[in-house]
Amino acid sequence: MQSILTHLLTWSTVANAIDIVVVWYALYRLIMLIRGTKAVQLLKGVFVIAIIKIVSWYLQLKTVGYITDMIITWSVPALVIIFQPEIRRGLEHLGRGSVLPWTKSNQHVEEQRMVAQLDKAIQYMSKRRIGALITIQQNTGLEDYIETGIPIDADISGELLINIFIPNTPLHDGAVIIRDNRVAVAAAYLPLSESNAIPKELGTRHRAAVGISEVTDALTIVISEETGGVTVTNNNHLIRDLTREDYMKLLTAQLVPADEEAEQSPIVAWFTSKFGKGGTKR
Ligand SMILES: Nc1ncnc2c1ncn2[C@@H]1O[C@H](COP(=O)(O)OP(=O)(O)OP(=O)(O)O)[C@@H](O)[C@H]1O
Repeated sequence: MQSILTHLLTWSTVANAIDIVVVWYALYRLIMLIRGTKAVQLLKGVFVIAIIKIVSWYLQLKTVGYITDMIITWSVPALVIIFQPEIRRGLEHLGRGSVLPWTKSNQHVEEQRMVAQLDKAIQYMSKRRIGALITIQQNTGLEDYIETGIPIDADISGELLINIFIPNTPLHDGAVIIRDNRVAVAAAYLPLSESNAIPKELGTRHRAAVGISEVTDALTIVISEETGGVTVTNNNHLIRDLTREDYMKLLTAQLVPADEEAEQSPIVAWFTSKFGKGGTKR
């Protein structure tokens, strides 16, 4: 028995296991990152070319094989050029330590600061009934929606968020998108949900917040211009009329995750504990 165990636990077996886990984890992060972006379309293209290559090799189609070889050879530098901004951001992300566990505590300070600034803006705008729509990128890339907005690329501050949403100013219409703890863009267009479950009294601002939660894992905060009510959407859930205590708990749970809970969806746990399993799922 012991000899079987010793045989199984040779370094090469352990190395193979680590190899598989690392590759699957990297693939998982990549899929989460590109979900909901144009890169998915591109990936489908790569898949089609790979199939053509296999079929042409199997049927000995030399010209088709040559053309697919050329496409594959040239697509590598082409991909680097097309995705240069995403690659740069990914490497910056890595450097800032969102992947390395020993540098995470520093990042949490940034996230706590972000929640405090969001709180400042929410309180101010909610009291004065200033309509607002703020989407915070999580694992899914929001490139497609960021492209529709006006670039800001600034540190988050409550004052900046308030200023953006002051009515009748050039940036107030549309959504602010926050990426990597920075205000990426304002006046962005989000996809509108077609769900019949959204209460009729809620208009397009709320519909856009639900829409983005249907196609990505982003967390979105809505402040109603009509009532000043605070709503949060995430993973197809819409939670209305949150008190300050409620939204602070929710934002902290979702945006400043405890290390061991980082891969879970705290909003779903929070939602279930608050409203039970039969709560409002859009
Ligand atoms: N697809 C969209 N993407 C981003 N922002 C949008 C989108 N559709 C509407 N909005 C924003 O919502 C505003 C219109 O809000 P509307 O009054 O229809 O929504 P509402 O859900 O009833 O919210 P409120 O309670 O604030 O009135 C627009 O002026 C615009 O700023």
